[in-house]
Amino acid sequence: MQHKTTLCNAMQHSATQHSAMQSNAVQQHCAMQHIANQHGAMQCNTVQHSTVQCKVTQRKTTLQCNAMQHSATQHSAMQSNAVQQHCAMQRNATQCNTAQCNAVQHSATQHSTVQCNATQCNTAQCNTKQCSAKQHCAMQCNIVQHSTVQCKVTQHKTTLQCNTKQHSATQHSAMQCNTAQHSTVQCKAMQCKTTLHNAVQHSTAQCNATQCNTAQGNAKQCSTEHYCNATQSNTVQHSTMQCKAMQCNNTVQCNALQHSTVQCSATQHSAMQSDAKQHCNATKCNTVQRSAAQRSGAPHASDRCGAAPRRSPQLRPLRACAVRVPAPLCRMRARLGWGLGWGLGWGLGLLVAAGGRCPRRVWGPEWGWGRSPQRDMHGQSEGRPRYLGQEEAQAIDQELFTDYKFSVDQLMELAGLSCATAIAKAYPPGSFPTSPPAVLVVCGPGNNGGDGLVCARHLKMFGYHPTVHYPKRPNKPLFEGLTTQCQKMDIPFLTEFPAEAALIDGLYGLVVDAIFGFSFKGAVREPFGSILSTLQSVTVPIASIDIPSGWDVEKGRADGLRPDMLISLTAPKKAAVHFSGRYHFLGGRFVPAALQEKYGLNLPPYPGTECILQLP
Ligand SMILES: NC(=O)C1=CN([C@@H]2O[C@H](COP(=O)(O)OP(=O)(O)OC[C@H]3O[C@@H](n4cnc5c(N)ncnc54)[C@H](O)[C@@H]3O)[C@@H](O)[C@H]2O)[C@H](O)CC1
Ligand SMILES: [K+]
Repeated sequence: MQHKTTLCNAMQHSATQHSAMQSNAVQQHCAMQHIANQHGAMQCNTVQHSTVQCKVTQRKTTLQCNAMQHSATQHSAMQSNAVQQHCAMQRNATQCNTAQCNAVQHSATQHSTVQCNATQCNTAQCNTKQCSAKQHCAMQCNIVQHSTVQCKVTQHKTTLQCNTKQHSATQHSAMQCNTAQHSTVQCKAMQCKTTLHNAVQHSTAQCNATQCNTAQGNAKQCSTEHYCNATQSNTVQHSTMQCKAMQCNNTVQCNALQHSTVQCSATQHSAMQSDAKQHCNATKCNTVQRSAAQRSGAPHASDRCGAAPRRSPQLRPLRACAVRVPAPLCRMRARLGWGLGWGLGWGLGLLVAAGGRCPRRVWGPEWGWGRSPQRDMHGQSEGRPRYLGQEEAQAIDQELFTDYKFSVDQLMELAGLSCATAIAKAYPPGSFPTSPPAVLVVCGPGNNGGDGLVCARHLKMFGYHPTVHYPKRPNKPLFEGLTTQCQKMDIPFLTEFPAEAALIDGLYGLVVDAIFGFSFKGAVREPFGSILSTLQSVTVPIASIDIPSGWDVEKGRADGLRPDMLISLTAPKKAAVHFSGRYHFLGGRFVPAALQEKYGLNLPPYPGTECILQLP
């Protein structure tokens, strides 16, 4: 016979049945269906056969019908052409889950016409109310429909035309939709090509919350206010693009976090530059508002802080807003030492810690640890450490791993902790223009990015509110673990980098640059090129880990980032001679003396138990 057992799946079965039905060859049909090797047991169980046969032959009672697949009502409906009921039956998930018509495609395809959204379109929920019978049948590609509707349309005459391949090829060719084409040609025609489903179909009207959470959903799909609901607004993309465009101005569309951060900054922040109160009220925009209020109420930076090259004083919350610390207070801090200054700094913020700067002083032994200023226990001088070339830095790194048997995790943890500690010294939470003290940590694809993740985690522990942007994540357990740790500590990850520097200025008091370290080479590739170009325009301080990203490791880059802080790990790299920010710290106190000796690092001694020290 035409049907091999393997080909006789539900679709074939239906097709066969219906072909038979349509040719009115009832006897032939019945005979065929009872041929065991044509029909697999599943598709052609007794009940089904009974059902179909009885249906075709004017079955008399519903008892003969398997309730699930061929209810008496459905078949009755089929026979009476009550297509609505038929369609309702076809929504059965089992039937819809064929290769050609899986639940997703099925829903998408069917409902493209009736504009059911994805939630409504799942098989369980999709009833005839949502998808009218006519549309549903016309477009749907499930088994029975093809048989009843499409085969009918193409006037199948023999069962030959309704096996799997033939069914598709022949039947659907009439509708320009064979198996493969079904999701492309036909559905495309319906604007429902699987891969374009989101982009095309839903860009029009069917953009529900789920779909809008995709990258596609942001810019294109969710272009109408209607779809900007709370879920959609959960991402920065939505906030920056969609919500921005829509000026999400109610709390339903934008949840509290977004509202107070991205959304407000997108639409209100710029307004706030000129008028802090115009667009923000306390409920809607507390973060930015506070920042704005501080800014607007603060004296001009030049009145207070002296020259602040490059950075806009109004948007320079940490560096420029501080009151210059009177010399006596600075001396007091020196006397008290950083240990106490640290405690006070946490509380007094601007006054004691770095926000209120003393004239630039190096944090050295005079501030707390009472050891010889000349030489440490290893006999190292406190002079300038040696600045390393790229290869040297990599060689030391390798030696730490191979000869000294450190693991990357270990050193990364210490490196990241150093960074967080240095940041906390220089920018205590109290010095932030925003409360809570929000920090954006931008992580790159290598170990420098890993340092950033560790740093973010420790910053969170220290009371900051870090947010991470980590666009290129290595598929390695180390980085996955670090990411999970951050996520489990409620550190948000931005899926898209804020496109405007002003957004960053409005949202964060500090940016941690953990994009590239000592292995960076050549021209910056995307997406980091765009990120770095945005970062070049931010006015909040940038703290670079190990190397200012984008800088040549040895030569630096005059037109690149200009971080306010550099935390050199192990030893400064040659590029650091070009660093002109306020804070240069050394971190990564893990280099054994012998290795220091071997490479002539000439590191200044770390004070006491500290993991960082400030370099001149
Ligand atoms: N011993 C130490 O001091 C330790 C320092 N640590 C940190 O690790 C980095 C160095 O890490 P590494 O993975 O070797 O390099 P990078 O982080 O710089 O990133 C390499 C990464 O970047 C890609 N890349 C390189 N050039 C470009 C470019 N032009 N455009 C785009 N992408 C680029 C490259 O493909 C890689 O994927 C060091 O600086 C410290 O921060 C350890 O954490 C602990 C030990
Ligand atoms: K960096």
